[in-house]
Amino acid sequence: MTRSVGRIFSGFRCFGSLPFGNPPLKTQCSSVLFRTTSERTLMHALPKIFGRKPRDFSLPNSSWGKEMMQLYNHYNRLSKETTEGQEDHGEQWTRLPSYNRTLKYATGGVYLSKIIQSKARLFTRNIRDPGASFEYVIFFRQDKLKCACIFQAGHLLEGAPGHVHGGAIATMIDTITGTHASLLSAPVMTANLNINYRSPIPLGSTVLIESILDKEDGRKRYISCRVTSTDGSKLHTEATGLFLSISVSHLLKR
Ligand SMILES: CCCCCCCCCC(=O)SCCNC(=O)CCNC(=O)[C@H](O)C(C)(C)COP(=O)(O)OP(=O)(O)OC[C@H]1O[C@@H](n2cnc3c(N)ncnc32)[C@H](O)[C@@H]1OP(=O)(O)O
Repeated sequence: MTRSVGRIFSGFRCFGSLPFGNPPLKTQCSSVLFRTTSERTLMHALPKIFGRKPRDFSLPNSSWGKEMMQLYNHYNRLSKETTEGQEDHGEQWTRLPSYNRTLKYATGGVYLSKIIQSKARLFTRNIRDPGASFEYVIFFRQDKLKCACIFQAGHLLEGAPGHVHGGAIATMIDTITGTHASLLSAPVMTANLNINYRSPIPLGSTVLIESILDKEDGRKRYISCRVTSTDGSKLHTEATGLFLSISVSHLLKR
């Protein structure tokens, strides 16, 4: 049992990790994340046994507005194919695919997802109606340890009339900063989130959420984040987060 959980753990790490930090995982992860085009990223890691291709929620759908599409196309153009041995020139972003069953679709995660909760679905990806809630795509820039997320807030996320709920904004901040931290050392859990709401976000609008790594200290990753209008001129929200890398056994504690 301990050995099989150990094997799953390494697969789980690989799912969320980019090729730095842990040398033994470097080759494994780079073949998954960087030898493929942005459209095929990670899909090659999925075992064939799943049969039906899981939906990648980070790809455009009919609900995406003009601003969302413009920014998506902008980052996508900067997410060119990188093959092994080839040098990157300029900005190089990687689109992160997004599934509603993250654990199941991680390498070896199908086993863990059964132990933990087979009906579990990722909170931000469980409303099927396109455009109704969280429409977002995250891009990662490895050389700068930076994430950029384009987020379009749907009508089900209302808080103050006509504006996005603070909890929904916090959810997105946790998602981006948590994803960022897990790219550095998965699995992680949020230990602390500090949020300053500076100006309300109109419901239906598209915003840019950018995160950077401030500091690493042992198991701790300090990530900060800003939510702005898509042209960066208006600041909506600022946040800092502390993430602690954990062992899989931490998730199995009841
Ligand atoms: C692919 C899709 C990805 C989607 C991403 C979504 C990301 C979403 C992530 C989440 O939302 S996770 C859910 C919300 N978080 C939790 O439920 C976490 C609940 N808390 C815990 O499980 C534990 O408290 C925690 C894992 C955070 C820490 O427990 P540990 O036993 O591993 O650590 P410990 O308490 O021994 O503390 C280790 C160090 O961290 C420090 N620390 C822990 N919690 C802290 C805190 N809250 N603030 C500041 N420092 C903290 C602590 O002081 C200590 O510092 P030193 O090493 O310097 O002594």
